[in-house]
Amino acid sequence: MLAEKLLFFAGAGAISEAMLKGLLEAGVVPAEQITVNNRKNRERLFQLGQSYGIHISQQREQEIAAADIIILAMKPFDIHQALQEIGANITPQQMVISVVAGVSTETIESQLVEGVAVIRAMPNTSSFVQASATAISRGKHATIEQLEQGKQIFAAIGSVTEVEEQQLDAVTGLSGSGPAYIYYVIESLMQAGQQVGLSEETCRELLIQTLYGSAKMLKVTGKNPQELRRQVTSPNGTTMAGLAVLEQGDLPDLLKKAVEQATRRATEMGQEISAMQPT
Ligand SMILES: NC(=O)C1=CN([C@@H]2O[C@H](COP(=O)(O)OP(=O)(O)OC[C@H]3O[C@@H](n4cnc5c(N)ncnc54)[C@H](OP(=O)(O)O)[C@@H]3O)[C@@H](O)[C@H]2O)C=CC1
Ligand SMILES: O=C(O)[C@@H]1CCC=N1
Repeated sequence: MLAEKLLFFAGAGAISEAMLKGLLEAGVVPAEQITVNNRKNRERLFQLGQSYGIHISQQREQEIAAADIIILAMKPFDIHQALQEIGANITPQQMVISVVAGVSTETIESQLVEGVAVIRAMPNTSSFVQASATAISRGKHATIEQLEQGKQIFAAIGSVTEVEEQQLDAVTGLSGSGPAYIYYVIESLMQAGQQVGLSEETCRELLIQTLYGSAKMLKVTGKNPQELRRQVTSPNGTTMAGLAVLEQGDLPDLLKKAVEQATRRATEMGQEISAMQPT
């Protein structure tokens, strides 16, 4: 039962906050069962403690010993140091969930006591509002039951898709980084709306609802995006005029390159980090 588990977040940044806020709002884990730790920024820990009523780390070794699930949420290049600090304190009775981009379960397992279960997941920052798209896979020591526990955590803060671990870099490039691509488009449309005479506030309100409505249409109707696009596009109308301009550039190619490049970067970081592994 997730409600009885003690969670220890190693990392107190954007994704940890998004996850713990989502989990608390979902009511699946009480605040007193969550401890958050970071490297040195105590002010950040106090801020999280004040905002969410969670424990902020005081005595890391004891807190890790007491935890059922340790969530690794530091930057990829900080993971070796973190595992050197805490890896030896984690036992096979506990379980590790890593959301660190690019870093394989094999790399993580090799710095832990033999037999510790590692689940690797790639959520996104929409965890904050329980709307993450998370993909998940399990390392060699993790059982189906442990994977299910991992899924329960992410299901409380959005959707969960099980994938082969080798697909997680592609997931990172698509939906892990994905919110940033969407925000970039919205930023550009906000500027465009102001250019044609609307106020910033009106643009924001209209665009949020347009984005929300489009996502809801995709989800509720189950139709493919091409079909929904066709429904908006009247012959010789406004949408056709707008889309004709978009087609002068090659948006599909740009997006393809962006996702490929982000995926490649995840793989590259994973390889570099694996090669840096302390012996
Ligand atoms: N942001 C996102 O959209 C997503 C991020 N991720 C992954 O999550 C991870 C964290 O990303 P994000 O939250 O954005 O990063 P942030 O930079 O916001 O936070 C990183 C956190 O890790 C802490 N940290 C560094 N070293 C250690 C250590 N040795 N022990 C404990 N904590 C440590 C930092 O502490 P301090 O500040 O004190 O240095 C900081 O709190 C990354 O690996 C990223 O790939 C996954 C999905 C989405
Ligand atoms: O930018 C990054 O590296 C992380 C991984 C996915 C989203 N943010």
